[in-house]
Amino acid sequence: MKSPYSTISQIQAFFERKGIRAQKKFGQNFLIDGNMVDYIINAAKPLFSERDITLAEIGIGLGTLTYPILSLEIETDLFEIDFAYIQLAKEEILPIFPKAILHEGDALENLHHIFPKNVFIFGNLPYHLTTEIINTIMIQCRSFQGGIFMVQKEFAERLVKETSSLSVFLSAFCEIKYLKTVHKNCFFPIPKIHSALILLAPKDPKTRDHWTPQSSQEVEIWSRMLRTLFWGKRKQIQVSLRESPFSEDPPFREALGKALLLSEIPPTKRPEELNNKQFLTLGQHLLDVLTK
Ligand SMILES: C[S@@+](CC[C@H](N)C(=O)[O-])C[C@H]1O[C@@H](n2cnc3c(N)ncnc32)[C@H](O)[C@@H]1O
Repeated sequence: MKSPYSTISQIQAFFERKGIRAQKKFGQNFLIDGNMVDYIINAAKPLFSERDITLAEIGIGLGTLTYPILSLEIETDLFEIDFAYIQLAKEEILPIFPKAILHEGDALENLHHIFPKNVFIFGNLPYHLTTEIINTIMIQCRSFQGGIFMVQKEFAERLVKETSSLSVFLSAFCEIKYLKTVHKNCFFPIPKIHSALILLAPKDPKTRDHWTPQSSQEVEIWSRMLRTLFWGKRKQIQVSLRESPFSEDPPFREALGKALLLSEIPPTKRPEELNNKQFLTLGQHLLDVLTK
């Protein structure tokens, strides 16, 4: 089923009727391209392998994605901050889709509702929130089943092509795939830049190289290790180890030094020169050293 507000004229009529307009502060550029909506749903469907899977959509707006998602008739948690679209959901969406659960307010404060679920997540997110929301999901959703997110094109390209603190951090939790570039004309109002769809797929626990931090304490160590190594642009690891504010506590610095030796990573290397596997090995050794 399609949202009744998925074309420019339908959206403009809705805005006029309610006396509202798209709010920049909430990153409101609504998807209006039906082919892209179909693409997202078709890319996601084959990934719903778990029998007790639930879905979630962060930032429902005018429901362009929400209607087709809810038409799958799977329990779905919806998140929205703007009163206009909360009201729209209550009046027009919830009455026809009994499997929808609406969480009103800032998604970052409400995401805990899905932490324990086997959840697949859709998000055409406000760009300024993308990193924080994806990080929170990776850290907290222990049964994350995957997600498709609309992000800035440049952000997506950097995530898949470059070695950065964020790309390595995420590599312990999921595989990241660049699905498709989305032209800025697919949105209303038209944003300044193009977007892209990325797929975050959970790592297969059966693969030999699989490693993921298990507890929140382990996640914190993994994150601290990366913040230390990526401190300062293009610095050698030995320099960051000595000077980064994240390595100030001497036992941590000593442990990271030992882990580097055990992982056979030369301290003269720059973090950008390492691959994800080397970082994961380093993370494992660091945990071993710290918990001995
Ligand atoms: C880019 S629009 C996408 C809307 C719709 N999903 C679509 O594809 O057309 C982002 C949506 O996220 C909502 N939003 C912004 N900040 C939010 C937050 N912190 N928590 C929940 N929703 C938020 C906005 O109000 C808006 O509806």
